[in-house]
Amino acid sequence: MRIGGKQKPKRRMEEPGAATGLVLPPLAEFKWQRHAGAATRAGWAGVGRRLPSLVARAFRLAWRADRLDTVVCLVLNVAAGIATATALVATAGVLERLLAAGPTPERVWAALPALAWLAGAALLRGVLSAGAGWAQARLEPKVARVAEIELLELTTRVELRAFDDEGFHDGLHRAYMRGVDEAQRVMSLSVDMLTGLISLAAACGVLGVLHPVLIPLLILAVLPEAWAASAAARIRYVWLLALITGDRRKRMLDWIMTDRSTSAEIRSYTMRRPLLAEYAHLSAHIVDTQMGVARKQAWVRLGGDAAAGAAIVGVFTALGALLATGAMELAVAGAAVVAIRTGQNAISNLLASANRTYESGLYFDDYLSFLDRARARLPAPAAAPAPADFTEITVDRATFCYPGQDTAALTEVSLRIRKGQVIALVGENGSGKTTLSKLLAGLYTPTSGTVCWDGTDLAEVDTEGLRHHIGVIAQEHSHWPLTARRNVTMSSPDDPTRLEGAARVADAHAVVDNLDHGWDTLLDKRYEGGVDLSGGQWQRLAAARGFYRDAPLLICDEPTAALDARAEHKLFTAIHDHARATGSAVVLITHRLASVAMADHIHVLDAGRIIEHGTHDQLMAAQGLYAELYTIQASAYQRPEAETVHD
Ligand SMILES: Nc1ncnc2c1ncn2[C@@H]1O[C@H](COP(=O)(O)OP(=O)(O)OP(=O)(O)O)[C@@H](O)[C@H]1O
Repeated sequence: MRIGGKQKPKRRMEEPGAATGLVLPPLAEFKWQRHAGAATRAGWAGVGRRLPSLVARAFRLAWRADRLDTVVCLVLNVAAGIATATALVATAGVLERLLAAGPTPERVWAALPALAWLAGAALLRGVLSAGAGWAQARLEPKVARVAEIELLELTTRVELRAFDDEGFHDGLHRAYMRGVDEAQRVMSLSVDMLTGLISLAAACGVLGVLHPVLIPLLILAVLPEAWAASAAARIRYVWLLALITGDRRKRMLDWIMTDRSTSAEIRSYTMRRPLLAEYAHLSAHIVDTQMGVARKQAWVRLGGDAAAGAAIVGVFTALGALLATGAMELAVAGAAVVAIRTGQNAISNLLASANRTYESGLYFDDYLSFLDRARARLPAPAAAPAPADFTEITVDRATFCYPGQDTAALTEVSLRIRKGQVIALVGENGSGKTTLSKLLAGLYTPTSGTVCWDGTDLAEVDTEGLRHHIGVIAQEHSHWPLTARRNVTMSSPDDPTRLEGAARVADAHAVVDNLDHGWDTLLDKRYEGGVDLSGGQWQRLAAARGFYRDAPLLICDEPTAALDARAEHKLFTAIHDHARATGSAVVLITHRLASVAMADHIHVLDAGRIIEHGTHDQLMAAQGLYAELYTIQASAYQRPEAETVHD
């Protein structure tokens, strides 16, 4: 150690990746933003062709959301348009009187009735527009609500198989992420277009009455405005498009850095610096893009304003020529200027909202086609009510193929389950156990073959009714953001005695006893007063949920994967006791073969087929796959001889 000399500053340890960030791989477009480019590419002809059907469908939705508000909104907008036309006519009257020959006081007196008329029309237009805006504001959330509820009603009713279909899932995602919001936007933009159209019609009507030559003049004045509006709308979409990639990455980073599920690993793997560096890099890129777009926008705006100014000069020149030749009176020319300005504003609003309706309409279309797709996947109306109980369940040559898969997950599987029996399904990973349990639970219908309760084919009965009579302790159970009580009782009625019983069987009462508010504790840490549980504690609640159903069939798919050895043993014993005590049938899926040995009958699956079945003793004697798996597992618990030999 040097004393008294200058100490070299210590070099700060750079964390790996700190300078450059994570360098995310290129991310494809979010699926719900897939139409982002279409609006920039669409011509006005394409926009015009699609608009009528879009508007019609949006108004059908509005009609379902609230008929009165829809009618009020339309009527008030039309009435406001009529008030605009009236105000324009009154303006012409005022100018005619004011610009007539004679002393000024007399001209002012003569103009007063027309002025009063103008003031009344302007006031009425203001009131009607405010009323129309109010009705529109009331309608928008109602349309969004109807659109969302319709989507959720269908997604919770479609057959479970639909969620294994990539196309369906993709459509759902797009409809939910963008389509629902766009439904209300298409509706309100359609109203804006209607308002623009009515104002334009009012301006045209008034100009036609004042002098026929004024209509072509309006068109001349409006053309540059239309071009500028269209260019401005395109710039807006190009801007959005340019930001999509960066924005997508930024959102992904936002999520990674703020989500609870990633918070521990960000710290364990010291990811903070690379993540922040990537974030800073992206933010800089987004700001650069915005600057470039702002520059382009300024140029287009300048060009648009110059063209509109030139058109106005043209209009004024034409009006001047008409005045000079005596073809038009000064008062008429004055009113024409006002009407032309109104027309210009109307067309600008009309084109901007038409362009935006077109883009929103693409996403709205996604929403509507998803609804059609979901309706096609609703279970067929049940021919018969579901049986409440059974003596025997028969699976007869059931084959099941997941959507989009070439190989069947189950092939010609047959088995029987009697009341009071514990049936075990055993096999290596991917052999088809969970798929078979879902067929038994009425969640999937076999592609061919049948699952019957005492001869009643479950494919023919009301599936929702059937599920009330089946309890499932699922391998991948949900952590419901509800109270502990609701996590067990779910949609069944509250029954404190049954709840205590189910909790005791599943050993969940010990979990709940330790919670501050017992059964009324909220199991979601994201909310005030909420708590989280350990994996094993969640599993005990999931087991209690299965027992609480009190159904004639209980399906337990890997019910002990997260449990400690003592809890596991207790639960398997409880499952067997449950079958004996209640007479229910239990289907047990587990890789813990020591617990399977107690089952009344064991079915061994391999590549989707049952390759052997029998009692534990019969299967061990057969020396097949079961015996092999059992022996491998049992030998893991025996200490190697070498270790037991002492010198
Ligand atoms: N949703 C799905 N879509 C497509 N294929 C699936 C789906 N779920 C399962 N499979 C396939 O079906 C086959 C059977 O899967 P299953 O989950 O029934 O097996 P398992 O015996 O329960 O496996 P494990 O012991 O790992 O839980 C596997 O080949 C699996 O890849």
